[in-house]
Amino acid sequence: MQDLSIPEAASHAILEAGRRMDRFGWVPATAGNISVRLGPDRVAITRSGRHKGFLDAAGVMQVDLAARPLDSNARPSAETGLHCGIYRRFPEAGAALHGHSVAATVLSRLAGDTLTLAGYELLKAFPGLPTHDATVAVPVLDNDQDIPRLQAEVERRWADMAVIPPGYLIRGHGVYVWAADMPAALARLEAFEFMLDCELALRRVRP
Ligand SMILES: CSC[C@@H](O)[C@@H](O)C(=O)COP(=O)(O)O
Ligand SMILES: [Zn+2]
Repeated sequence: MQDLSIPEAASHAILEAGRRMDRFGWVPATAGNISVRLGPDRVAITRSGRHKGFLDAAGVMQVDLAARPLDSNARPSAETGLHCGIYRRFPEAGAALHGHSVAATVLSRLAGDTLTLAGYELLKAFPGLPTHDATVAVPVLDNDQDIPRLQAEVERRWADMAVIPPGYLIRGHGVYVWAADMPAALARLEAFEFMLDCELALRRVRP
């Protein structure tokens, strides 16, 4: 019999992250999903269709790294396969966040295959960038309701990159970001969203 209880710290981190993302307006309606790695083959993730600003402990469940729910009575996030893809590819990833901000949604529609962020002080929130004098090419993927197919496309894009930034955009949909733990993932998402807001503002004055 598997232990389906979520450790208090992981559940608390997910609930708090949902509230914070909601305060910023990044998870409208039931948008967004949030996860924490629990162990080598365990992930705690939000259940599908819950408002991420009003989650309670029952809104979080466990899946394995193949995105299979450990509790057959509960439905994990529709995008569980993308979270598990992150944990499979990056052993150092401990938390992953997905939101639907206006900036991520609009900019991903305007961009091609990548969105370039350059010259921002906040680029230092990304790993290995000690200066603003840097350029990050954020992958932009076409949206797809077929999550295994979308994850396969994400992996194809990663395979082509010498340095993989800890995030990507899905066109007309939103953003994924990950980091070693939840505080770091939230900080990274905040920095990322700040730069996306700046890019959107720039496009208004320099169309
Ligand atoms: C409100 S529709 C958004 C969903 O289709 C999806 O993109 C999303 O982010 C939330 O899905 P969920 O299954 O609740 O994790
Ligand atoms: Zn989504």
